[in-house]
Amino acid sequence: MERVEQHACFGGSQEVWSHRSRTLDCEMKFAVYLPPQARQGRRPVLYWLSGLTCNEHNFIVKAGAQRYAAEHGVILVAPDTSPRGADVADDADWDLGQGAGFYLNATQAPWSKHYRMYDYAAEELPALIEAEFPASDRRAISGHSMGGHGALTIALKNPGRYRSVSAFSPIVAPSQVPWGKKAFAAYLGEDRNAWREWDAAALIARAQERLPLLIEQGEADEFLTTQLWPELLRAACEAVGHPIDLRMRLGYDHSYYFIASFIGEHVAYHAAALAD
Ligand SMILES: N[C@@H](CCC(=O)N[C@@H](CSC=O)C(=O)NCC(=O)O)C(=O)O
Repeated sequence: MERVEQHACFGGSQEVWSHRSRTLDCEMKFAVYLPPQARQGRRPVLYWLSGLTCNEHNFIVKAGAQRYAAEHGVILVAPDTSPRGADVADDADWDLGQGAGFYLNATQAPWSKHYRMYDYAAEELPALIEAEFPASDRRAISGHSMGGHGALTIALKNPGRYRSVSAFSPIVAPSQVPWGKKAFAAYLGEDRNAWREWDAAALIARAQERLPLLIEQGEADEFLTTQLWPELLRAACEAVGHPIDLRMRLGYDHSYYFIASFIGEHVAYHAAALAD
């Protein structure tokens, strides 16, 4: 494992690390923000999953989350969004292949060789973070758009592993929208039953833990009525009594300006859940 960046930030340290992922069978990068409190002992971790076209940098340079992480003593971890490299399958489109891993385990060639972002984000990365950094096993998870889908599905599939979950502008029902249909057909094949394993709205009914969902959604989001459909998640939650707080924000779009506007509230929400 090699540290490739280090920057002093709000009294703590913003770092980027590179390592060989055995899950993805490629070199991967992730960002980690260590708040000043991490010098004194282990701190809880908020995992952030970014969206389509992103890598480990988008969140750390655009969201402004470090200020709040330093305030609350929370470590931030933001991985890349897919396996990477010249020998890793890719596609000419920006919503498939590298930069578009969809936080699932692909079963179809050529993708199944490297595309196991679910196992990476839910298993390998937390184990590495807890072994190599002053991180406790108190975990929260959040993300944006494709990363919001990742955060919701990973939390729903792993009862007891996360103290809290939230999402900004998530793809809540990928089986039903163009981004998800395209990615799931490529990565998982045409069996729709397999798709439901990676679809938050479909997973809600059989969730084994009623972990509350905090969803932040801009009303002026350019993808709201084509790709996101948060009402589908609200309906699924209401059908089974799963707690959801869907916050519709007038005037906000899909960008990191939206995330930056409300990330402080989300870090505070997770910090409260992560407190001893
Ligand atoms: N083709 C455009 C749009 C891609 C885009 O909007 N990506 C979002 C995530 S969308 C869902 O997962 C994003 O986070 N972009 C990175 C950013 O820093 O804003 C494009 O290539 O930008």
